[in-house]
Amino acid sequence: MSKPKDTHTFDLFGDAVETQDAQPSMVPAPVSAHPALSDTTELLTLCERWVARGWLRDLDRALVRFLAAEAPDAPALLLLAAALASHQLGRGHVCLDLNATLNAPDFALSLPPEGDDLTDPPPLPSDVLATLTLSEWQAALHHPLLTSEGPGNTPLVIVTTHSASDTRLYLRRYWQYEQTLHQQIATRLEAMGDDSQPDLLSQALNVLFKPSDSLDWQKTACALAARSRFGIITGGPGTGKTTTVVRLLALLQTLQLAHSPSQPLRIRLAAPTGKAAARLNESIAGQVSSLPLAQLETLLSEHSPSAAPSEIAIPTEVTTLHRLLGARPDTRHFRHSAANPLALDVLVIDEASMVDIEMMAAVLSALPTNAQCVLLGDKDQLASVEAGSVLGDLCRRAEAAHYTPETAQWLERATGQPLPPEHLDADGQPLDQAITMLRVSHRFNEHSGIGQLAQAINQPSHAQTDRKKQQAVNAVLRHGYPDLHHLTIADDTALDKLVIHGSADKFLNDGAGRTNHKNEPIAPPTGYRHYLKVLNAQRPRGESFEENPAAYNAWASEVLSAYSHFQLLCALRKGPWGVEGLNLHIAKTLRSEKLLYGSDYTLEKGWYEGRPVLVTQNDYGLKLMNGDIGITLAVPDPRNPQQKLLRVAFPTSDADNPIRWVLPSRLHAVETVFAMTVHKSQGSEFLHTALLLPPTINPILTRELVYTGITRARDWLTLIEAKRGVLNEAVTREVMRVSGMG
Ligand SMILES: Nc1ncnc2c1ncn2[C@@H]1O[C@H](COP(=O)(O)OP(=O)(O)OP(=O)(O)O)[C@@H](O)[C@H]1O
Repeated sequence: MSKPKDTHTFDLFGDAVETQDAQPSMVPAPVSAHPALSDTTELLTLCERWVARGWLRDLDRALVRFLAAEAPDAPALLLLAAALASHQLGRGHVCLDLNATLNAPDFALSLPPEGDDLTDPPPLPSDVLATLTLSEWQAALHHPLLTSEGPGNTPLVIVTTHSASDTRLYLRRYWQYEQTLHQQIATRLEAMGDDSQPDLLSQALNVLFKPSDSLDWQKTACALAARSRFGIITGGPGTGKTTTVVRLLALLQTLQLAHSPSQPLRIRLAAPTGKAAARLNESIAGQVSSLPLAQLETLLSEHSPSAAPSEIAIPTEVTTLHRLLGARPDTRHFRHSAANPLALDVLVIDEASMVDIEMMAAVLSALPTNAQCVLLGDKDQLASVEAGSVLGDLCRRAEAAHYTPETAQWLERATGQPLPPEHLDADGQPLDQAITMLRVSHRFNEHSGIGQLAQAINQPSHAQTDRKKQQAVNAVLRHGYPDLHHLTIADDTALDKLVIHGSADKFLNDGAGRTNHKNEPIAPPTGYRHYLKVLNAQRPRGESFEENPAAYNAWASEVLSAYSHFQLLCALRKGPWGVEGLNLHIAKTLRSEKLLYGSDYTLEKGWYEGRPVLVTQNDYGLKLMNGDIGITLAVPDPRNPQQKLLRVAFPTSDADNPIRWVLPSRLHAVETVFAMTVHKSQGSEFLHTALLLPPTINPILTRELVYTGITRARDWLTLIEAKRGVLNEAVTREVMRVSGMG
């Protein structure tokens, strides 16, 4: 595979010279190649300078050193590609796309968005790669010890597809994850479900879904997901993913019991974070109680009159993926794997957009061959912080659908609904047949600004010109919806008023008199004063924590529930418009309103009553999961009841023990959460969400980020622009994740 390096060098430079000869007058003065492209020592020095600036990670440089030690004759160009491939993993990409890197070299490193104005900056990737051609780089990638084009033991894998211009370099582990996903999904798609009970299938679907004049995508989703061992149900907020999956579980259980009455399916439900698991837990419990199980049981007994009556049981407990797989501290390996598969028949994974490629590969590998896997999620949300955008990649064709005539016929038999011709495609792929996109929001109707804004922002760029999309977004903002307030900050007081009071006066009728889609009243929007008032007003008096833990638990539950009424979200971590600056600013503002107490130092670095904290790492000892939110509360000290002790209250899913009380000194991975990044807010929902966009555009500000932020709002949304126009720019920029999926 690998040719002598010199031959390539000669050939390639020969090509370049030919071009120059052909058009001498058009060619600028030759730029000499950067020495790091040909000299490993120069490359290591350059990497060191990039690391010192924070443009590259130490880990990426360590990889280059390791590879150079393993193969001293490896071309510097290969080592440079390896450094960049490794760096992409920290930025969500599964691999390095060589061509894309040459087209936009400065995107390959983590350059500060606001520029680097320190003296003596290192050369930019665009300077270093200025003279490099794709074919030159491709040729330098081949080395018997370091790279191969598929299975093997080399640390790097080269994948060239479609045309020679599409070359990607992977770290082997990530290439392997992609292979595992491809294989697992393909195998499960091959095994179409048991089609032996078509009548029961359509009868059960008719029990579960009311007749509808228009195409009921939820019924379609249910039927398709029941048909194969791998299925995806995607849709925006409130489109009924949970409603559908609960019906799907009832359907699957009915079909199973008709077949094997004494062997109900073992069903497990999981989500990537504790917060997402708790939210699904709550909504599933509500949905299961409204299932027509008695009717399904009657259907079953009519279908198999001789069998003993079966009871259809649907689980409501949702666990995190880490717990499901049996995470072990200090290792990336899980207790369950292909060698020790999970004991289940059906696995539902909610909020699948947040699952990175490594976790998805681990879960699918740990599933028994015959088990069924259903992914639920919103394909348009931000992808996982870690590498991979598995759900988004798998759902690239979900909008158009691409159902084959065979699928359409099968669906019509099962659901009684013909599919519209625009969703049919004789060349549809097997994966297309297993995906359904839910298209109608039942939570946000045409009178909801949150829903309308989400829809306008979410149009992919190819569907509309950027200008049209911006016009659509601006039209929603100008329209004046009862649940949407657009704020451009002129001074700090507007922001302060919002975070303290919620600025209900900026909404129609001061936010009074609204009802939700179930006709239940919606409370007016609030800010952080609300939970701090609850904290003070409902504090148990007269009894100690030990004497009456139930009273303290009830108090903490009220405070936590009040906290979930409002959340400020922002895009950045650093700077005055990032989490760090805003947290301190808000704490001081609340102190000036006498809602919080503490010195500047305490508010910035210490613990104080009322401090809301976000857990940033799973802690199995404390039973806390990344994403959990707790509130710091002062309780009487048992040794001296006149004194108070601070404890942090976290909600649990255990009704008998609803609060986990943790001493602040035991919490190592937490941060104040008056402001939360949109990334961290995924899987959560707040009654009033305020999304703050910083004054300058930044690579992190994309359509996906804005969409994810605004769809965290359940009843009220305040969209804050620190400077007018940032929203318009952000909504036309899309996250491009590089991978070989989809
Ligand atoms: N077909 C329907 N007809 C009427 N109401 C529905 C229908 N489907 C779902 N709903 C209601 O819409 C709301 C949202 O549904 P559900 O929670 O299933 O959506 P989701 O897509 O899971 O939402 P989320 O954005 O929270 O993930 C629920 O109150 C549900 O009862």
